Amino acid sequence: MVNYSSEPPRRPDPDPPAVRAQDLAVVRGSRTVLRNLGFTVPRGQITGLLGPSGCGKSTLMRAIVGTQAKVTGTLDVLGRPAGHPSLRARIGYVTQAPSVYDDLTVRQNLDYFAAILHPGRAAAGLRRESVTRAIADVDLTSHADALAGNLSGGQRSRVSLAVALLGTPELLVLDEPTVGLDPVLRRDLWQLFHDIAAERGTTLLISSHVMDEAERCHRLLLMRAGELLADDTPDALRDRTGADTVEAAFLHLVDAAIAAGRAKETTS
Ligand SMILES: Nc1ncnc2c1ncn2[C@@H]1O[C@H](COP(=O)(O)OP(=O)(O)OP(=O)(O)O)[C@@H](O)[C@H]1O
Repeated sequence: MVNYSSEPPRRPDPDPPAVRAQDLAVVRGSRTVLRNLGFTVPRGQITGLLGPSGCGKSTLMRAIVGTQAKVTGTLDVLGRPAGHPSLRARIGYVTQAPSVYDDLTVRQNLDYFAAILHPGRAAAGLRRESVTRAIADVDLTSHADALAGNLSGGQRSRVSLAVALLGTPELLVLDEPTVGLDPVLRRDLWQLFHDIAAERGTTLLISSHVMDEAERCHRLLLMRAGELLADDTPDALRDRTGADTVEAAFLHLVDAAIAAGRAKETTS
């Protein structure tokens, strides 16, 4: 992705954030679905990307991992422009649809992706080790030889997550990883996300439209209708709005944005 501004090239930041966006916009079809986004995702933390269905969370994630067309503005990921080939091995991305082969076992699924990531005979030991570790990370060791097609929805999601963990990515982008899971599995997955951030220093960007999950994040990006309503910690958001929960804070910010929009209409 390109920096479209006319400013001179910036000097490389020795310690860049995981993601830095400025004046970011995305057009899909004939619609501008993201506009005027500016934010920073710090490293080593869990940042939640929250907002109602259709507000643009998946589009923003696709832009960050470099698979979205018609992106303008500045979008740097791990110090490089989003989509740069050198970022491929440094980012793990899990889409909403689990990308697993039903006719392969859990281990065979992982072996397949490990062979793409670490090809060649010389890497056989590394492949075996990384597959075994990724299966253990998502707590599927006892199901390693089960066919993916025979797993539950939550287990299949965890196979997808294991695939993303194979390359020990610095940035893990997870699009609604807990959707449709029962409360126990959701809790366990969030524990795993926190372990990954704390033990490996991995940055996690996790989208959700379930506001109670916001409370589990270190930082939040709150979105509505393609725009950013807030970029803050859950505590700061609650304090700033006088709300008891992030959900109430979000609703407060939505009402304020609607009121500001109306005031602008009447004065123009
Ligand atoms: N191919 C497309 N052409 C035009 N508009 C699109 C296309 N795909 C998505 N959109 C629109 O872009 C907007 C953002 O969609 P996106 O999938 O990013 O939202 P989301 O917040 O991830 O939603 P959800 O939580 O339901 O997955 C939506 O209004 C959607 O209708």
